[in-house]
Amino acid sequence: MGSMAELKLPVIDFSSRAQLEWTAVRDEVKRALETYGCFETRFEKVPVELQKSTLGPAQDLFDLPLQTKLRSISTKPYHRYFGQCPTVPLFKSMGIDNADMYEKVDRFTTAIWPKGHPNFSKTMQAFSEKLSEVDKTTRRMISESLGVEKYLDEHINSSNYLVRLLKYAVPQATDTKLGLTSHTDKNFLTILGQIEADGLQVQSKDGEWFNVQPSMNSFIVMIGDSLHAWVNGRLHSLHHRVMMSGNKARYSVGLFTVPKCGYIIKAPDELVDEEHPVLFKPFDHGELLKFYYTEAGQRAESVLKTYCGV
Ligand SMILES: O=C(O)CCC(=O)C(=O)O
Ligand SMILES: [Fe+2]
Repeated sequence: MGSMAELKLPVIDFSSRAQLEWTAVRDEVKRALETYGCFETRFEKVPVELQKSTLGPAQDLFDLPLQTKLRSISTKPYHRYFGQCPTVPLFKSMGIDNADMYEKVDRFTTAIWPKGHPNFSKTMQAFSEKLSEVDKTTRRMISESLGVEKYLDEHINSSNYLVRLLKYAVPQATDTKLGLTSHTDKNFLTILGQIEADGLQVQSKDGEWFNVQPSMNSFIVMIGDSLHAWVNGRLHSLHHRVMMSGNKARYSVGLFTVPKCGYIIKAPDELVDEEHPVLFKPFDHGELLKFYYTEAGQRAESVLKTYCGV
């Protein structure tokens, strides 16, 4: 493989322009999500500070001894400390549930730092709250452009916000350069910032891999399998991975919109017709994840199709 091309993802401005030219921006969002499954977003000057503000807390967290990190409270794999995995030895992550709510973040923080770490709680909550607005705007645009906005409130109420801090160690000479294996996200929507060091790669629909190099003042918004299924396949859920290069540890941060357990994901009738036959049986995201962690799930080329494809 020669040197990898860089994909110029559409950059969509979510600041005041989105309000003034709502319909135009909405159409850009829809087109980007149909074509790539993702786009780069900017909104005023906030992203630089917002992204940078999470580096200190991320370093504080990952520098802690393993035993301390394991005190994180959730039982779900993505929602707690994850590391030391033989297939992705460079990768570590920590998830904080309901991160847009201060008390919830602070409960997490106190489990890790019994004496408290107010800056950690404040920063992560502010980050999540700001990005949850981007999530809601994106979902509003998607549902309007597909003519299913009457389900928007239900959709928004059926999900929680999970924030995840990720760290990738510098690969040693003998290590793989692979930071994170190719995958599609299983949730509704993911908003990613590369705080320190690039490395995110996305796969185009025709199978080619591209580097994405968002600037510090933008985030990547991408569709996960649960939203792909909800829109009956009209928007693409893309494969992506992380490849390390250089000699700097990589930090990234993401807001993951996760469907609540028990909420049944089913495409609205409006999105099913002769031209668009139903693609997936109704499913619960929690069950999809359980399947993903089984051996068959790990082997499946498309977890979603194998689990609930029609
Ligand atoms: O670290 C990144 O940029 C990507 C992380 C990612 O794809 C994930 O956690 O699902
Ligand atoms: Fe991902």
